[in-house]
Amino acid sequence: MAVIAARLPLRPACASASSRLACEARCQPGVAARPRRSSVWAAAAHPSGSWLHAGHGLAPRQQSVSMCRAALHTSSTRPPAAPAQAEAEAAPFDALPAVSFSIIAHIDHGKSTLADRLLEMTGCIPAGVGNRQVLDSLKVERERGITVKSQAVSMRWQGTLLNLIDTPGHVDFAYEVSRSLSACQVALLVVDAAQGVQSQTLSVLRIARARNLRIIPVLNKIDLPAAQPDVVLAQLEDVGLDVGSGGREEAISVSAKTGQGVEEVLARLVRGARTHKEARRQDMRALVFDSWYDPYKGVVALASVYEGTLRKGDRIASAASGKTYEVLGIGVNSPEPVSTGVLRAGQVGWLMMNMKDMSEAAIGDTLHHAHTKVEPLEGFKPSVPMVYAAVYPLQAQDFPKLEDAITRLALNDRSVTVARESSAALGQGCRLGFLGTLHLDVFRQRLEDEYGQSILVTAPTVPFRVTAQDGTERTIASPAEFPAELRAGHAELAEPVVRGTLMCPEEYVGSMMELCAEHRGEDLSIEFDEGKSGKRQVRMVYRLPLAEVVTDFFGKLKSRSSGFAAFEYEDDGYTASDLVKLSFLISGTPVDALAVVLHRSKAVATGRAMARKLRDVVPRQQFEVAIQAVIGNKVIARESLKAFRKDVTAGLYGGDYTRKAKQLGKQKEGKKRLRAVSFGRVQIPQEAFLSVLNSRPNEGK
Ligand SMILES: Nc1nc2c(ncn2[C@@H]2O[C@H](COP(=O)(O)OP(=O)(O)OP(=O)(O)O)[C@@H](O)[C@H]2O)c(=O)[nH]1
Repeated sequence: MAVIAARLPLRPACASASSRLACEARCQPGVAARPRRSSVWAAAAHPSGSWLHAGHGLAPRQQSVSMCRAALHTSSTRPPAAPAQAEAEAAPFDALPAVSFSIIAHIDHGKSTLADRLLEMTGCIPAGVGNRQVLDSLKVERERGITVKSQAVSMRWQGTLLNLIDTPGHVDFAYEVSRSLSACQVALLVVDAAQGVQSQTLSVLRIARARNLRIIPVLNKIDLPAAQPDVVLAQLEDVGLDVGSGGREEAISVSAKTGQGVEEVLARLVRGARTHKEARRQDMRALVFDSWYDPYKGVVALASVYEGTLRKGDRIASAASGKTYEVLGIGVNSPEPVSTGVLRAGQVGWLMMNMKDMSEAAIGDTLHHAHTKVEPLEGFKPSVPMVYAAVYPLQAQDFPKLEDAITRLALNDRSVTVARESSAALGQGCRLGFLGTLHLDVFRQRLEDEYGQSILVTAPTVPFRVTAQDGTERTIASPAEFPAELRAGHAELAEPVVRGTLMCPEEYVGSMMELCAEHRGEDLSIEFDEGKSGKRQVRMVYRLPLAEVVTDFFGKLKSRSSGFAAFEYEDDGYTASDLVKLSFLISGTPVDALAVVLHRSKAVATGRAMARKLRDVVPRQQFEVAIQAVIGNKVIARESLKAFRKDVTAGLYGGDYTRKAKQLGKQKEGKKRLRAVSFGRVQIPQEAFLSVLNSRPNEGK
């Protein structure tokens, strides 16, 4: 009977230095030790029977034992399990029935907090340290309190293996959500009991249904005074879930913060576990759903084994490339990586192979034994960028380092597209494609946090399409690619549009219609729905240009509806549009990094706003600087930055007026000369660029 040791729970338990050292040495990944009395005790004392410190089978010193016991007891409020159950729980993990599940929800509804509680109750992490969000390991995730990357972790509960895949909540990370759900059988749909069903709740629900997952609705935050579980249950029924008592998708009320009701979630998951006996007899097929580069271990892939058994030392092949590899290491996360040497059907874990290059660990690829021929599993649709932005180093000579960092990060986040670009003002850079503006912002922060890059990011644009007279089409991802022939009417331009569904309580319908009209929305339908929740809800369908949605639309939607409106959208192709390129000249010299492509109706307001902003941030010179916003040859806005005027007459007391006039004349001459040498070479500091680029084009309204 092998019991696997996890390192994380050790630390608080083994406070004494010597025993901690001994324990840590023995608890290295890969150690599977024969249990002695202490492990039986641990399994009996903890209902999860999970890979806890005292479960590693090595008898710790008396002091550590009592401390471990204390840690184990505090990690769950449940009474000790019965002996028969304890035996089942101490079974090797790969013989256990398993279920893979994901937690899906609207942003901030409490996925990561619920994951923490589940990890605590199953003994993967010690309890009582408060809200840690163990799975949000990236710095950007902790700082912003959002999940960006999916994470996978395996837990034991009552003789069952529960594989949790935590997913991001924001619409920009829907790609990660759909990837993670491919590896699951169950989805815990978390809904904030105070906020109710939101736009992302609906879209993740749709993805989960499309993948035929069993849905368990979880009403979270029931500890909040504003919680209205009945209203939210009615909303869930309104979206077609059978959430009533005894219903197919009976909801569970929990407080992820206090732990109330979380045990019921575990019980429901256990009921859905399967032994995968049949699947384990088949040829091995595993789906790679994430991969990254670890500086110490090389390429690491996260895989979900659908059929068969995958062991360390096996020769495997990639269905996509046909290349073969040897499995050098294999294991699960609990939540620290634990080497198990094997992964069987129904299990999710990491594997290291002798891959030379990150690009070989293609996400969505199927791995199989090299000597077998299998049908590849259904992969993921490649993502299509919705927003583009260019990234430049602050110091031109740092470009090679920046490019290297971008390439590495893009391999970790496969939804980002990368192409080189250069600008006269900013030098060499990269044009990147993202799924939304939050995605862009998170990528920027990860470049800074994880790779120490100092960068400048240009204003986001959407992919416009140009159709030439001969019918050939091309996509323009940057204002620099805006076609000159357009002016002569030799090409047609189209912009991407979305079909957006906006839901809000009736009292906000006026302000929501106004908002959509401001953003060039075309109304398609409007429905009033009584709903079981008692409030009259309005459902409006609009066709909106994507360029309008990716900027400040969501912020305005939330603020004008006091957070009650929900909006979701789907791609609706392209529509012909009167687009123009708005450029900026400083002292007559074009500053290409500031150029934007936008609808003609927005050009004047945006041009004025950006010119004003430039006037505020460009440092004053010894001569007057003209800041102009132009479309083609036409100036649509102009701001002047007044020159510094040194008081050259300050030292003259009294005397003849001609002395003053002489000094002023000399100053005038000097300025003429200065302007001649500095013309077109106004030094604009990087901060000035940053503050202008950070102001979105639509803010000019
Ligand atoms: N009162 C209360 N607050 C909660 C509860 N669950 C989560 N929260 C709080 O809600 C906020 C958001 O929780 P997270 O767990 O980060 O939410 P999330 O859904 O993982 O967010 P993303 O990862 O960004 O999608 C945090 O401040 C939590 O402390 C709960 O049951 N009760």
